[in-house]
Amino acid sequence: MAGFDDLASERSKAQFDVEEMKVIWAGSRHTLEVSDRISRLVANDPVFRKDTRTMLSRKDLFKNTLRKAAHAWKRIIELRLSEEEAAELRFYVDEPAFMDLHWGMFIPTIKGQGTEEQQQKWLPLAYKMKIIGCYAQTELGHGSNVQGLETTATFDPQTDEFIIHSPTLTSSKWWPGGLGKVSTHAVVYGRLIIDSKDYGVNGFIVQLRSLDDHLPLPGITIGDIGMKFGSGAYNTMDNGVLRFDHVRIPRDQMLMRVSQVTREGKLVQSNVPWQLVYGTMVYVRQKIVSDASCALSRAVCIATRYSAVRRQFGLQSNGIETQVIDYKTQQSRLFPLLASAYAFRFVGEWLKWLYMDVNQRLQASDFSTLPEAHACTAGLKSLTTSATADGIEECRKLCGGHGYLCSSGLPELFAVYIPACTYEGDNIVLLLQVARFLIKTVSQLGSGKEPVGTTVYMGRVEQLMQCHCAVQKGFLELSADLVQAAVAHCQLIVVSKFIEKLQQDIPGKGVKGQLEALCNIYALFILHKHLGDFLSTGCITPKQASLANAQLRSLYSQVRPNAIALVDAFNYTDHYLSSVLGRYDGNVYPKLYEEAWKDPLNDSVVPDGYQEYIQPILKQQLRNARL
Ligand SMILES: CCCCCCCC/C=C\CCCCCC(=O)SCCNC(=O)CCNC(=O)[C@H](O)C(C)(C)COP(=O)(O)OP(=O)(O)OC[C@H]1O[C@@H](n2cnc3c(N)ncnc32)[C@H](O)[C@@H]1OP(=O)(O)O
Ligand SMILES: Cc1cc2nc3c(=O)[nH]c(=O)nc-3n(C[C@H](O)[C@H](O)[C@H](O)COP(=O)(O)OP(=O)(O)OC[C@H]3O[C@@H](n4cnc5c(N)ncnc54)[C@H](O)[C@@H]3O)c2cc1C
Repeated sequence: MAGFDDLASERSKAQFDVEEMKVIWAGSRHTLEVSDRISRLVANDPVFRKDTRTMLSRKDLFKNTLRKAAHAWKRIIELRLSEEEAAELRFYVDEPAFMDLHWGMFIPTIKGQGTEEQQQKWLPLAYKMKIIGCYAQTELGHGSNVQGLETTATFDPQTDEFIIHSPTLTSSKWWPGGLGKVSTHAVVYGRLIIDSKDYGVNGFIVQLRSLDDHLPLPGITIGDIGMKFGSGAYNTMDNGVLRFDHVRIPRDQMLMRVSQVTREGKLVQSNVPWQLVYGTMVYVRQKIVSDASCALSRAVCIATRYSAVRRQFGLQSNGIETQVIDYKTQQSRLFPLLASAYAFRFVGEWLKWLYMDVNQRLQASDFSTLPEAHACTAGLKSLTTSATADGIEECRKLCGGHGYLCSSGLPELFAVYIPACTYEGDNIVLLLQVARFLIKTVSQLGSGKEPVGTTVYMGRVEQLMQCHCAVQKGFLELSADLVQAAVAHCQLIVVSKFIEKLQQDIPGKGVKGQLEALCNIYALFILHKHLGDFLSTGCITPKQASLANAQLRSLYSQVRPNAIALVDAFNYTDHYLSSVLGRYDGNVYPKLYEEAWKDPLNDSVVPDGYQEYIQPILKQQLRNARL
C-alpha cells in the first residue's frame, strides 16, 4: 500500500531515538504517560467523535458540544481524574467550549485576585461545577483599552452593595466565551464608583442565571453574539453579549486582593501592584504560547506526513514519481515550521516557569519581575500566535488541493486557531507593550545593566531600539518601527531559550543532534526572513548572510531523513489530528475517497433541487434545440 510503505520507509531512516524525543516534547516521562493515556481514552470514546462537526447546524453543533462537555465531566468524576488528567482530557476533546473559560479564566481569576475568604467561598463551588463561570471584560466598545471600559459598579452604602450597570450600548459585555448560553456566573470588569468618584476598573463576581431554571436573573439581558468565522470551528463556543440594568451584588463580591472597599465605602489599596487586576491575562497568555506549539505541530505533522506520501512529477528510474517532500522548495517552507513548533514548545516551557516564579515572588511581596513577565507573556503570545496562524495556512498550501478539504483537518484547525491573534490581547497592541518595556529597559541600560542574549540577535534588538527609540509620550505615540524591535526582542528570547534547552541533559541516541539542527534552522530561518534588519544594523555582513543561507539549505538535507520521525515524536493520535492526510498509516487515497461519500450531498444521486431548478433549464434548452 503506497502511503503506508512510504511512511514505513521514512520511519526506518530515523537517525535518533523517537521514544526519547517523545519525552522531550512532552516535557517528562510522567507527562508523556498521562497525555498518551488520556489522548487514547478520548480517541476511543465515540461520544468525542469530531468528523461530523462541519455538517451540523449551529444549534445541533452547540447541543453536541454540551453533550461532550457533560460526558467529559462524567468521565472525570467516574475515573477520579486528577486536575492534570482532566486538563489533558479537555485538551484532547479538542473543542472550544465554556469549560475552557470556566477552568482557564474564571477559576484562575478568583485565585489570583480574590482574598482568602473569597477563594474559600467561591473555589469549592467552581471546582465542583456547582457554578459555571466566565471572564467578562471586553465590551462592544472596548477590548484592548481596558481602562476605557464603561460598565459601572457603584457602591451603595445604604445597602452595602454594588450596583452593576451598563450605561450605554457600547458598555454591553461582548465576546466573553461561555457567556452566551451556559455560564451561571461571571467575573465582570467594571468601573468602581464610590461617592461619584471613579476609581478605575476592578473585577466583580456576578451571578447571571438562576441555578434552578437557568433563566437570566432580574436586570440581566444575555445571549449569544452569533456565528463566527468558518463552519464548525469556534462556533462550539457561546461567545456572549450581556447587559446589566442596575443589578445589585453584595460588597464582598468585588474581588479584593488588590483593593478593598470598607463597609463605610472607603477604598483601601493593599501592598500589591494594581496591575494584578490584569493578572489573569498574563496567565492565559503563557498558556496560549504552549497552545501555539500544539496547534503548529499538529498542522506540521499533517503536512509532513502528506508530503512524504504525495508523489508528483520527477519520474525516477524505478518508474515512481518523486515524493514532494524531496523538493527543496517544499523543505524550505515546511522545515522552518517544524523547527518553530519545537522552538515554541521550549519557550512555552520557560514561560510557564517564569509565570510560576513571578507568582512565588508575589507571595513574598516581591513584585520586581512582574513588568518582565507582562512583557514576555504579551510579546511571546503575539509572536507565537501570529507565526502559528500563518504556519497553519502554509501547511494547508503545502498539501495542495486536498489541504482545502475539511477531511484534511487543516481548514477547521485554521478557523479555530486564528482568533488567538486577537483574543487575550490583539497582537499589535501587545507588541506595543513590549516596545514600552524595551524603551524603559534601554533607558536604564545607562546604569551599567548589560543585556544578555545571543550576540547577533542581541545586536539587532539594540540597534533597532537605537534607530527607533525616541522619547515617547505615551502608548499611542509608539512608532510602528518599535513593533519591529519588539518582534526582534521576542525572537531573541525564543532562540535563547532553545539554546538553553540544548544545554540541559538530553538523553537518547541522536536526539540532541536533531534538536541542534532544528534550533539552527529556526535561528537561521529568522535571520533569513529579517535579513534587512541584520544587514541594516550591521549585525552581519553580506558574506555572512550568504554563508548563513547555505548552512540553512544544508540543514534541511540533514533533517530530511528524520522529518517523519520528528513529527511522530509529537505522539498525536489520528483522532486528535482528525486528518485523512496526516494519518499515522499514510493510507491517504482510499480514505480520501471513502470520506467523500459520507458527505450528505451524496445521500442522493440526483441532488435535491434538480427537478425544481435544473430540469426546466435543460428541458427548455432541449425544446430550443428542436425548434
Ligand atoms: C483559557 C485557557 C487558555 C487556553 C487557550 C486556548 C483555548 C481556547 C479557549 C479560550 C481562550 C480565549 C480566551 C480569550 C479571553 C480574552 O480575550 S479576555 C480579554 C483579554 N483582553 C486583553 O488582553 C486586553 C488587552 N489590553 C491590555 O492588556 C491593556 O489594556 C493594555 C496593556 C494594552 C493597556 O493597559 P493600560 O492600563 O490601559 O495602559 P498602560 O499604560 O499600557 O499600562 C499601565 C501599566 O500596567 C502595565 N501592565 C499592562 N498590562 C499588564 C499586565 N497584564 N500585567 C502586568 N502589568 C501590566 C503596563 O506595563 C504599565 O506599566 P508601567 O506604567 O509601569 O509602564
Ligand atoms: C474568539 C474570541 C474569544 C474571546 N473571548 C473573550 C473572553 O472570554 N473574555 C473577554 O473579556 N474577551 C474575549 N474576547 C475579546 C478579545 O479579548 C478582544 O477582541 C481583544 O482584546 C481585542 O480587542 P478589540 O476586539 O476591542 O479590538 P480593538 O482594540 O478595537 O483593536 C482593533 C484594531 O485596532 C488596533 N489598535 C487598537 N488599539 C491600538 C493602539 N493603541 N495602537 C495601535 N493599534 C491599535 C488593533 O491592533 C486592532 O488591529 C474574545 C475575542 C475573540 C475573537
